[in-house]
Amino acid sequence: MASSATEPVKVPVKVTVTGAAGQIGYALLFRIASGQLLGADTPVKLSLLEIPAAVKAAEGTAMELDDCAFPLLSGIEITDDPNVAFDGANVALLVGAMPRKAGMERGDLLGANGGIFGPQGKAINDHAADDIKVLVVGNPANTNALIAQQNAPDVPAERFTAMTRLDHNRALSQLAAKLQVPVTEIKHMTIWGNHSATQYPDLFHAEVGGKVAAEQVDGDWLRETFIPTVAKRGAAIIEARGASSAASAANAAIDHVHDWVNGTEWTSAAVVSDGSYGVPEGLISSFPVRAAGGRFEIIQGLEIDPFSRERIDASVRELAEERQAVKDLGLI
Ligand SMILES: NC(=O)C1=CN([C@@H]2O[C@H](COP(=O)(O)OP(=O)(O)OC[C@H]3O[C@@H](n4cnc5c(N)ncnc54)[C@H](O)[C@@H]3O)[C@@H](O)[C@H]2O)C=CC1
Ligand SMILES: O=C([O-])CC(=O)C(=O)O
Repeated sequence: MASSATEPVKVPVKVTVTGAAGQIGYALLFRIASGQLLGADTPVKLSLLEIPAAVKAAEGTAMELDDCAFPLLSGIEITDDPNVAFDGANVALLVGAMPRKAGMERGDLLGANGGIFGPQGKAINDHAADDIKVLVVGNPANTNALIAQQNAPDVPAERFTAMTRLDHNRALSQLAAKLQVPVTEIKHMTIWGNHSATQYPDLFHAEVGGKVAAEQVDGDWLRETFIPTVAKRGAAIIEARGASSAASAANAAIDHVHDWVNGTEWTSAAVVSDGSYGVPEGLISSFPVRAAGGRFEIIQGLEIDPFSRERIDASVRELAEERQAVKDLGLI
């Protein structure tokens, strides 16, 4: 239906998705095009970046997107050139990277994947729109985000984020099942640190029914079951499916960007540290964040007990080691 003269016509938001022909891409693109990323009144233009060998597969996905006749989808472009893919991009979802196989840690992917994120960071720096927001999903996500950010000196550092929302959602789900409450009863869940087995899902600030979650579960369950189940869930999915999480990862990417754009009181996201909570400045580490006006802000003033301090420090140490490793590789 044509808009009337009095209705403002919204300019489509350009959303660039890398790794568009991969399994997360397939679970993600249809949800973006249907309005779940940016809202039901925001038209989107999709830009799909793939390696040359996978461009044809991305074209096939684009044909399926066409076949959905999504009212909000104003166009699709497909390219193997990052300079084209990020040209004028408002939102960039950096998914394209190799997934790990059983027996690997995500950090083992740095050698294979790290090299992808420097050129993409540079292309974002040179071509993206002024309001660009970047979410890195490809593993190891925090350090890949750091590589992209360091290669984009003209873009405000705060626009580069990495995904720990899947860990956050896993933590909500595990706690809700344990306490037999709906996930909506849980407030102030937080993932700290790296999207890796060292991550720290924190129940000392989470609340259920207005009371501290850690006080509603026994300490053994918290230490021996909850933390490792959340932290090693990615490996458990690989073991069960024979492939790494895809639909749940796409869902978390939608949640992350949706909340970044539309605002939230409290979630978890890996953002550039300003030194808060003793996390060295510049590392891209997961924190409790709120979002307002299109900006994430680290929630301040939380008291950190000694158990949590030790866990946060261990994960942050790993991030510092990964930063050193990519420096040694000449990636930043
Ligand atoms: N942060 C998180 O919570 C999660 C991260 N992941 C990570 O997301 C990444 C993607 O996972 P899947 O979609 O399952 O992998 P996949 O192998 O199914 O798809 C990856 C796609 O990326 C493409 N690609 C590779 N290099 C590229 C480049 N330079 N530019 C553009 N595209 C490129 C490949 O051609 C492939 O189509 C993996 O690194 C995986 O470990 C997965 C789940 C959760
Ligand atoms: O575990 C993996 O390799 C994929 C991933 O990041 C996750 O599922 O959290």
